[in-house]
Amino acid sequence: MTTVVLKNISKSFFNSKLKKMEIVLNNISLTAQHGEVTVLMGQSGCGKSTLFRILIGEEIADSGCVSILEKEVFPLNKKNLQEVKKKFGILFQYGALFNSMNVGDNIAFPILEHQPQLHRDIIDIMVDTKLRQVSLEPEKFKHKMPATLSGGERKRVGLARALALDPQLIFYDEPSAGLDPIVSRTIDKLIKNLVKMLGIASVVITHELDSAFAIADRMIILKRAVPEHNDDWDGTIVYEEGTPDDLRNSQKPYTVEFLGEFSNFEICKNCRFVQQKQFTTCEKCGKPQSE
Ligand SMILES: Nc1ncnc2c1ncn2[C@@H]1O[C@H](COP(=O)(O)OP(=O)(O)OP(=O)(O)O)[C@@H](O)[C@H]1O
Repeated sequence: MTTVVLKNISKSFFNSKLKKMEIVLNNISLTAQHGEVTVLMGQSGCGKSTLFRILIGEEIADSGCVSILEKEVFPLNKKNLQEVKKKFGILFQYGALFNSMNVGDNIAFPILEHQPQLHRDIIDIMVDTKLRQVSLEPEKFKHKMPATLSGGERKRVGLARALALDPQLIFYDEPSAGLDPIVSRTIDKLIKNLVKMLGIASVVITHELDSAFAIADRMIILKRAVPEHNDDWDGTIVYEEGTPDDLRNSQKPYTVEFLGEFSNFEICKNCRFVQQKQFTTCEKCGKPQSE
């Protein structure tokens, strides 16, 4: 099932420095499938966040169509958007937790918003379940305040909140941002496990190549097109898409440039040590790569 369909999306903003409209997204079309992790990648400033905001219905495109979970939400259809919003979760870059509420109340918030009639005991059980899904012990974490959490714990709580309404789709904005490589690896594993366990679709925006290769079933490379002889920007296009292997083996010039050394190297599934492609045993941690 195709969970997200973007067709010919374009978006321009007024550039106050150049005093004119500037195309940011130029005719972007892409899809994301149920049960897969789709990763959108692109250099800084290419419009990833703009695209993310359009996907979650917080920014209005100038033209094109967006369908989510088989409902058209753009051109704006408020009824469909409201309905679809209950069926997708969002993990924002820094978790976007309410700092004045404890962890349990943060996770309970979307449940109460959509099902205010539910008894508090039921909500508590749901909160505990969501915390366990992100590998946090409810007894230890639900009374903590966000300010006392580590970066990785904040992300997990943000993810538990994104899971609160049993979504069919989760959007992730830079899930590894601000995390050290070890914590980032645990978040990557969690993203993969949730797709496997719950069969949901995930759309991830990132510029972290190692994370992208660790989690993606499909990758989409965005490219900012800049004409040679002036400062204008023609807007970002979808340059190439495919499986991680397709892109690793790609001969297209920008893909090779963007992925750089990753075209010839592979990451250990266990310790993320980067080494020559198709290695059988990791030269750092010694783990075989077959499973
Ligand atoms: N509301 C806005 N008004 C004017 N320009 C905007 C607006 N939002 C984004 N832009 C411009 O659009 C371009 C793309 O920005 P965006 O934040 O989407 O890129 P990005 O790929 O997410 O960047 P990064 O990886 O650095 O976060 C930038 O030049 C930015 O200045």
